[in-house]
Amino acid sequence: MPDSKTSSISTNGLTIGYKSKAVAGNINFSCDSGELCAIIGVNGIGKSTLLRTLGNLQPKLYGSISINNQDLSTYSSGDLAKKLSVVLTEQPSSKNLTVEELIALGRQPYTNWIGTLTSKDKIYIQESLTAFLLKELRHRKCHELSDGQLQRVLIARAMAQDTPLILLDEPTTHLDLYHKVQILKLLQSLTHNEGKTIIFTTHEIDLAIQLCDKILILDGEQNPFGEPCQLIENEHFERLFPEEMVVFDPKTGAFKVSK
Ligand SMILES: Nc1ncnc2c1ncn2[C@@H]1O[C@H](COP(=O)(O)OP(=O)(O)OP(=O)(O)O)[C@@H](O)[C@H]1O
Repeated sequence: MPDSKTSSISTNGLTIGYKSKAVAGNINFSCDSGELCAIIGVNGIGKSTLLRTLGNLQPKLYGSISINNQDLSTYSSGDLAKKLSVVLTEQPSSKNLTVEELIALGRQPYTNWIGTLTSKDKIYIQESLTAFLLKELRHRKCHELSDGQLQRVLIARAMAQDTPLILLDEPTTHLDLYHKVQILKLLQSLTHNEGKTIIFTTHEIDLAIQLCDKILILDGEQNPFGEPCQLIENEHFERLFPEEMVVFDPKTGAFKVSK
């Protein structure tokens, strides 16, 4: 696999937050090519803030973020657009586009100033439509899609952008179990079959344990990071929620309501 097609991301002593306050510190993790990584933690702990900081959409407070061992802040915006794509909850403005038009926006980092699509760009768009089962919906306006369909379109746009690193904020929110698994399996196949590096935030801890290669637990203190089985062995999931409400069963890798 050529180097330009692979990507690693790592943080060292990272503190994230806003001018008014630091949200989380002591964030240390690294994710390599071919790895699917989830960021989990309780409401308000800083998952979305971390994802936006990794995606260069908001400044870090302290510490460092490196992509391919190069500091994130030293990349030009053009170079970064070819390295990483960020999938956030979509703004209503782009929902007036058709599925195909929205996916075509993924090719912007490669097109000329008037956005002319080359035959190579068109191939990427068609491949993304096919991979995400969207061919029949290609002419549908995005505001006419279900949440699950729109989520697939947004990930397909990131695939068309063809970046080695993809960051997604809660890609499975509002989806039923079948469609949550469908989206996460698509992400897993992009990492394992195409060597992408994918990081996403989620509240689906059980599914993350089953499907991810690595998990970062934002807990406001140690922020443990590692393979799901290591985190289970070290009892990190037990400490995530107050045990009078929910307990973690290490045998099944799932949470249960406390009796
Ligand atoms: N623009 C902002 N300015 C200041 N504080 C903010 C801003 N956006 C979010 N916060 C605060 O930062 C903290 C972390 O928020 P964030 O959205 O990153 O958490 P989260 O873990 O993604 O939460 P959830 O699971 O509820 O989506 C919260 O206390 C939130 O109130």
